[in-house]
Amino acid sequence: MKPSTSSSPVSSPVTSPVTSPGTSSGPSPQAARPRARKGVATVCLSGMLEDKLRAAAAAGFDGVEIFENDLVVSAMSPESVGALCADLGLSVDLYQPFRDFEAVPDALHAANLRRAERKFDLMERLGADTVLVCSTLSPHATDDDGLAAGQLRALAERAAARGIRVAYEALAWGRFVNSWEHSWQIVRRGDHPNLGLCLDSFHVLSRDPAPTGIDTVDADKLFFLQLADAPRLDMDVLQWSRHHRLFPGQGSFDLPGFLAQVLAAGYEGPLSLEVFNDIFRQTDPGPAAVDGMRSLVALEEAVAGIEYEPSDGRARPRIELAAPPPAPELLGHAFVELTVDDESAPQVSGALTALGFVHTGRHRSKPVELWQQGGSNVVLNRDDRGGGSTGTDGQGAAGGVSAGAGTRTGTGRAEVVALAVESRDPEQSARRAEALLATPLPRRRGPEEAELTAVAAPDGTQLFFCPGGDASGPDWRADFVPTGTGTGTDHGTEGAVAGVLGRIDHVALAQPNDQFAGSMTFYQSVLDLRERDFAEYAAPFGLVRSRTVGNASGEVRIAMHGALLRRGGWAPSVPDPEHVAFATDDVFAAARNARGRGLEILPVTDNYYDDLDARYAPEPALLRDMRELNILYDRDEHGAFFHFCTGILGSRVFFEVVQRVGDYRGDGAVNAPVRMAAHRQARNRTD
Ligand SMILES: O=C(O)c1ccc(O)c(O)c1
Ligand SMILES: [Mg+2]
Repeated sequence: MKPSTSSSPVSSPVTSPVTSPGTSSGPSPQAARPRARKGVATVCLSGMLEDKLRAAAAAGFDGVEIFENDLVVSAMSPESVGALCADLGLSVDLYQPFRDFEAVPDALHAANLRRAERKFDLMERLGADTVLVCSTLSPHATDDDGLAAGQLRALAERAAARGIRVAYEALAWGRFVNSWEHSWQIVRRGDHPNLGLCLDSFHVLSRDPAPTGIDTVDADKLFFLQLADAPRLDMDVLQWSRHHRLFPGQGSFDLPGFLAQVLAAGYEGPLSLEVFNDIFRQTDPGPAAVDGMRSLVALEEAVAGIEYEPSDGRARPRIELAAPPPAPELLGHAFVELTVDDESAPQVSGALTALGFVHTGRHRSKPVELWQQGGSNVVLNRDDRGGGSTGTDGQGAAGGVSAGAGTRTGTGRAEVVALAVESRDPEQSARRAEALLATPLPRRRGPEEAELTAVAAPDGTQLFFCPGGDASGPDWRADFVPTGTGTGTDHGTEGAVAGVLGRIDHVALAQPNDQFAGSMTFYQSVLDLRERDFAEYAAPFGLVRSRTVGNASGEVRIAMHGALLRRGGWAPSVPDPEHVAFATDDVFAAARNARGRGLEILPVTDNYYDDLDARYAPEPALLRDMRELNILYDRDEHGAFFHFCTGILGSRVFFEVVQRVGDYRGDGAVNAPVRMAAHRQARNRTD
């Protein structure tokens, strides 16, 4: 696993410039609006209360929801929690939850009011002015809206005396009240200025993926907004909510549509993340809070992109949403950089040579080589610190990968340390990345070295932005002195080396399970990529999940994969391999050429080809060629996919050659178990 990089604190997330009202009279649609405040519930994060608060502040949140249990278990007094929040620049936006209050017999109601008064005392000490009351699950409650409304009104009356507001939230599994519409009816019926609604996207969207009418709620009754995404799962809704919530953009809920409605109603309060997730609860709260903040900025950007016509009945949001610089178009992968050592370098360069690559350039000042073929550029970096080829200090490459028992083939270090994409505007790509909380990488520029803009991804991978198309900017290839072996031109190593392989098709990065969602959010939001493929498959040593994200043209694709659980002790402790896939128009010629140059293509079992025959009945000659050359196959409704792999090179990389036929969307994930078993088998042979 690569070391994760800490992200820089962000004190003021980017918002679009507030333009002056201009010369026209009357209110301008561009009139200054307050910026949307961002919040996070302490329940989203791991650690003691103070760890959570510090992480929230460092990630740039404006406020927090204090979850009752986080306070109950804390040794800090409510006053000192409030003081710490103030020191950290956080407002205490909500105290939550207050449970099982409404629609109970009188005696219990009196006890509930007493319980509430003690919580109001606590909130005064804490400095919190809004309490969340979630719809009751009490066995003593009755199905009586009038009683519920009356008791909530009595609560609001007591709260008002303390300057406190009561935000009523319908839990999706509430005993009698489980829809936002029902909670809104009760709030209206309760009719008290200190009684309003808390809307939680999970409770609303888990029941109805496309709710309507939220924009008709009175703005002054929308007391609080909690945001969470989730995958669509067919399961008990309480379990779904308590274990599987995700940050916005990481699941399948339409959060932009939901938030747009809430804002159209005139909501001006905080946008607050409330995500119960088993993994986030257990990971370092610092990076987790940054992931949450990044997802919120991306959500605000998505909502800001929704057009509001004066005639469509929807009001523009009253608050100013984050507006990172738009993502410039990406034209493809510029290069991939692998770190190698003395042991792995000959394996990696041997495989590249067999695949038809040519070592065309040597870095001016570092032990770094450029290998090229037909638009694919691979940089091999032997710098111990790694990441040194392109002007950074190489934090991403620090720390070795330990290859465990059973990896007789290639124990030398080899892994992907950097990805470079071609952007129509590299400077803007970098500004966008920073607005989305990417850590800028310091540049270590030597004489005559291109100063590329780069940021660190949460998984430690360095992400470079290179000029593409007619964008001006430094040419990273100028850092390399031609070796004379390529068809280099005056511009050093710019000329393509002709061969059967074309451009880089995709790069696959291994992700530990606890980093998976965060990495997805990072690559998707920073590079403006969309999900192109999702798969879960049973590999020999456990379940593997893979997701591919790409741009609209398909020229940039990043595949992420990882085991769902830490490997069992008995399984080989090999790090998940990463790979670089090169595109070709003739996979059979590519395989024959590579074999002719001595490459041992990863052997595929006979059973696989028998199964292919059964499933697809390919032409016998085609099947024979695939079998002979160890070429794997997949297809979807848009096209077909042929591919083959090398063995594992060094500790954890391999190369793949792929041919897309038609508009095939995936990247052969269905064959991953076959490939993983084959890699394992190949290792056994050399044990
Ligand atoms: O799962 C719960 O109990 C719970 C508590 C408070 C909330 O705001 C919520 O959405 C769920
Ligand atoms: Mg909630």
